Amino acid sequence: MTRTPVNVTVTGAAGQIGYALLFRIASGHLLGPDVPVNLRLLEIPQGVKAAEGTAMELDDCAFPLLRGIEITDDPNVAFAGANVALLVGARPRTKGMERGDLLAANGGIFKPQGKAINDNAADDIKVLVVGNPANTNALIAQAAAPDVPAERFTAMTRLDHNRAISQLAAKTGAAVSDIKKLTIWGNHSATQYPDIFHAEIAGKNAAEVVNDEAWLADTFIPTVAKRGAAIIEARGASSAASAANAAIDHVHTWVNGTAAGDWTSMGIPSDGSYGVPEGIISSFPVTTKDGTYEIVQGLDINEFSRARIDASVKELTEERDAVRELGLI
Ligand SMILES: NC(=O)c1ccc[n+]([C@@H]2O[C@H](COP(=O)([O-])OP(=O)(O)OC[C@H]3O[C@@H](n4cnc5c(N)ncnc54)[C@H](O)[C@@H]3O)[C@@H](O)[C@H]2O)c1
Ligand SMILES: O=C(O)C[C@H](O)C(=O)O
Repeated sequence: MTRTPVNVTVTGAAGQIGYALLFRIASGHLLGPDVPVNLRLLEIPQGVKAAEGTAMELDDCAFPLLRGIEITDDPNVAFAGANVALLVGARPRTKGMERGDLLAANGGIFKPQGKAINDNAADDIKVLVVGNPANTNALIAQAAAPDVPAERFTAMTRLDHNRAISQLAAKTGAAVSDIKKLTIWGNHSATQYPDIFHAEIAGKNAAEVVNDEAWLADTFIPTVAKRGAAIIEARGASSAASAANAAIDHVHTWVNGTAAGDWTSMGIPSDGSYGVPEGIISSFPVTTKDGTYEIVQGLDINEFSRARIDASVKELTEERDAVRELGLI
């Protein structure tokens, strides 16, 4: 059976995450081994030549699922008919830059991209924002796309989710595949809260298996939350292959569903669940099915978790207020 190719737009295609991401999309890891794709690569004019080089390499792989590659510096072209958009390109924080400057610089990227998605993307568009500050960049893009259902704009906390699983597996000696129902709450930043109180290790409650609140507070949470900075310190560059892998996982799970008895973490527009103010893009535990997601409801949030969720959500509301003041939403 021949399937219609899915149009996948990647921004920042010539960057280091782009380089780790594009080959996996083209080989079928994003959407599935039987789903053909057209790639649309968006770069700034200075990045177009490098993106063309990557496209030459993609050609040289002769991927059976890759039906076409278009490279452009025009967001309206890049998002035309897009079914999936991975917004990776962003303005990094540079020396002496205040948080407000960073938000303003990224507003200049994500506001026009949101508008271009609004005006040009396919009706079933799904957006994942990877570029930092990912949650608030997603909010800016979503606000600029009033004709697209708000829930289609998501931010990546899957890397944090994967990091937390790996740390928990190392601590307990469990296999990664035995760990389920872990949650990242809040912002993709150092305030994020990786929650193991509802997680399971081979069917047993993870917090009970660990039974060490000091390790949780003083080792696990800071290790996961500051892992991005630790990678930068060690590698001299921010995470790229693991970030690309998480982007693949995020979209694959969104499209293909979570396994029975498990959930994942996604940054999504809050509906007010768990006391998170409606509208901000915060990470929640979600299950996915048939291309849609739902927040896992009814979890009992203990005092330890409540304080940490509230702290991260407070940071998100401050970021929202800052971009509102800048007229970006
Ligand atoms: N959410 C997460 O878990 C996570 C993890 C790792 C990295 N990140 C973030 O992802 C982003 C990209 O990281 P990277 O290592 O690939 O950076 P990079 O600097 O290697 O690449 C970024 C690319 O984006 C391009 N770009 C800049 N503005 C653009 C625009 N307006 N339109 C299209 N392209 C544009 C640049 O030319 C560059 O090629 C950064 O913001 C980084 O902090 C997020
Ligand atoms: O790019 C960064 O600042 C770090 C990145 O978000 C990460 O979590 O690895």
